Amino acid sequence: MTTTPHIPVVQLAHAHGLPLPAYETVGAAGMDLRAAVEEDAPLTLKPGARFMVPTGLAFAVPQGFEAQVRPRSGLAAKAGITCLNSPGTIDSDYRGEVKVILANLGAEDFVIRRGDRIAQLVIAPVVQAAWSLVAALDDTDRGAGGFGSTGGR
Ligand SMILES: O=c1ccn([C@H]2C[C@H](O)[C@@H](COP(=O)(O)OP(=O)(O)OP(=O)(O)O)O2)c(=O)[nH]1
Ligand SMILES: [Mg+2]
Repeated sequence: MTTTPHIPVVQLAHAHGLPLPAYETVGAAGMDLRAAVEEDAPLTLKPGARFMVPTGLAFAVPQGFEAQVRPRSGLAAKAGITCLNSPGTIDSDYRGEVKVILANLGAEDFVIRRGDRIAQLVIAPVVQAAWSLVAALDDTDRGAGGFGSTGGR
């Protein structure tokens, strides 16, 4: 069992009163992110539109980890709502408010109200790699084949 990374988090004024993102089940990979829009000012995402939805959260991901902002499958399947830059990358040195770039690929208006669970946050380990500049690469069976080179379906 690995130790649980602890993430310092600030709940900004416009998120006061909202629950912090939480794992909804014991085995959940993601914590659901909630929209920190004003109670009396819901957002309407028109078909084809995108919007940076505030979460009202600023947090410091420990070095060696990243946070990924991913879509929720229910919203995608039912309403065509996705994160445009999926998966969004939250760097460990980012200290600003985390926002969710939601896009409406569906055919209907989509209304976002305060506290709606609009996306999910996955904390994952990352490594930073270094380049070794070489003149040529080793041979492999695949070589430069790709993009369907092994056949379709
Ligand atoms: O869905 C997202 C993606 C990013 N960010 C924040 C945290 C992240 O650390 C920062 C930069 O993200 P990214 O590197 O993806 O954007 P960029 O266009 O490369 O901007 P920058 O030049 O600031 O790195 O923006 C979010 O709040 N939500
Ligand atoms: Mg960047």
